[in-house]
Amino acid sequence: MLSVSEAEAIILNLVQPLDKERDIEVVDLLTASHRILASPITSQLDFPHWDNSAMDGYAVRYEDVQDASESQPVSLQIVEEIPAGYQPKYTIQQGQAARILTGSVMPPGADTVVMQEATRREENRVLILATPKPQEFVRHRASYYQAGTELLSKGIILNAPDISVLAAAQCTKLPVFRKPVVAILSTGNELVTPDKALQPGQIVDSNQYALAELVRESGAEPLMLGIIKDEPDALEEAIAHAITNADIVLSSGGVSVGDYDYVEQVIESLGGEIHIRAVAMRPGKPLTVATFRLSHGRVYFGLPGNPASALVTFWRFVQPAIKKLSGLAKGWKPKFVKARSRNEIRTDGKRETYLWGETFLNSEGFYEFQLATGGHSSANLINLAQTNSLAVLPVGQTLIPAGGEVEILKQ
Ligand SMILES: Nc1nc2c(c(=O)[nH]1)N[C@H]1C(S)=C(S)[C@@H](COP(=O)(O)OP(=O)(O)OC[C@H]3O[C@@H](n4cnc5c(N)ncnc54)[C@H](O)[C@@H]3O)O[C@H]1N2
Ligand code: MOO
Ligand SMILES: [Mg+2]
Repeated sequence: MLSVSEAEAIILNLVQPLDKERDIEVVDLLTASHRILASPITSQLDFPHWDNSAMDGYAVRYEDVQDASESQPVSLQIVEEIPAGYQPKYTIQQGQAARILTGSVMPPGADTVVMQEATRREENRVLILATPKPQEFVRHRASYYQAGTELLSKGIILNAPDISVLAAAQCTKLPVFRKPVVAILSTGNELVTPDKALQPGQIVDSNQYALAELVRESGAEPLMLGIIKDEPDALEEAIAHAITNADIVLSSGGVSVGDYDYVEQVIESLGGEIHIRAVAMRPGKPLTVATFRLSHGRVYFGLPGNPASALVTFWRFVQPAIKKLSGLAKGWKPKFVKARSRNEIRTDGKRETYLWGETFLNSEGFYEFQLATGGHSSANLINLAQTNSLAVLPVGQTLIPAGGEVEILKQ
């Protein structure tokens, strides 16, 4: 059976990112947050746009004030006041200064700013009481960014600081990758929608809801295809529709060895190539991964039906696949951190094991993991509520004592 990391490598290799020409849309800056940039951004503006002052004070020529001190102040004539938004009119000559405020344009001739606290004002003159450093408190044009060079690179998720940079750079229309479409279908004769009264033997199709939410959280658009009966014809029709209308297809259920588990059979009858049939993990062993020749680069995930298995396989494999597909340049794989386990954790060590719980920062600033109480059966979805992470125990590890270190996959 494939290991989890082998399965991850196969999946990431199958996924092809969206096309940087075909799969883009242009969005307004105000709606660009969390979207992925589809091409690099450059600006025609230098940052700062001009030499300006970092302090409220006086713009001077360094050579005039290089010997200034409290006991031997240098007296300069103030020729101009330069508030924000004002273009200086005078060139500072020997023995002159300009009153300047933070962010204001440096006047020609001046090369240094003396902060107000190191001066004393005497009507239209200023006494400089200390020697500044050459060019002190001047923010030089283009020292933060040079016009025409790359400002933001392709494949990043735009965050609030990025939006601020783009606004300042007057980039208000942005090319971003379209959101990938992820089709979701649930298989099972026993499944009903949550609004239906349950007949004996029926259960609610909770996976459809869980997966739709996880798809949205991953930055993609769910295409909800509902509940499909455990019948090969119905399944074939649904899967054929899904693979032609979505970038990724998720089904849940029907991938084990039961009499009504038709997913693999239907994939093959549709000409699909199955790359993964099982993974050495718990929960999630019967994961099925396939591709179809007709829909290049589209990956089919047959997730196991048990609710915890569907969630765990989504976090471990589908989320990275969506990230790569979305055009994100890096950081596709899940993030693992180390935490101290509050509880003793035991497993049989036969497969890589994922146990859900809550990870939080303790008062010393370290991560602690609290295992969800109740059974860790893959059919138990009740104790998944309010969990935010999975403890990962590698093959062969059967025990983590209370207080021991555990690896955590954090959401
Ligand atoms: N003889 C064997 N039996 C099973 C094996 C095995 O290796 N040999 N593997 C077990 C494991 S592990 C899992 S996981 C399940 C996977 O089963 P399937 O993917 O075939 O799923 P189903 O049989 O359709 O359903 C399993 C279980 O999950 C419930 N379910 C299904 N879909 C949903 C949904 N959309 N929302 C909520 N719950 C759902 C379904 O009612 C069943 O209870 O197989 C084991 N068996
Ligand atoms: O993976 Mo099954 O996924 O152990 O319940
Ligand atoms: Mg089954």
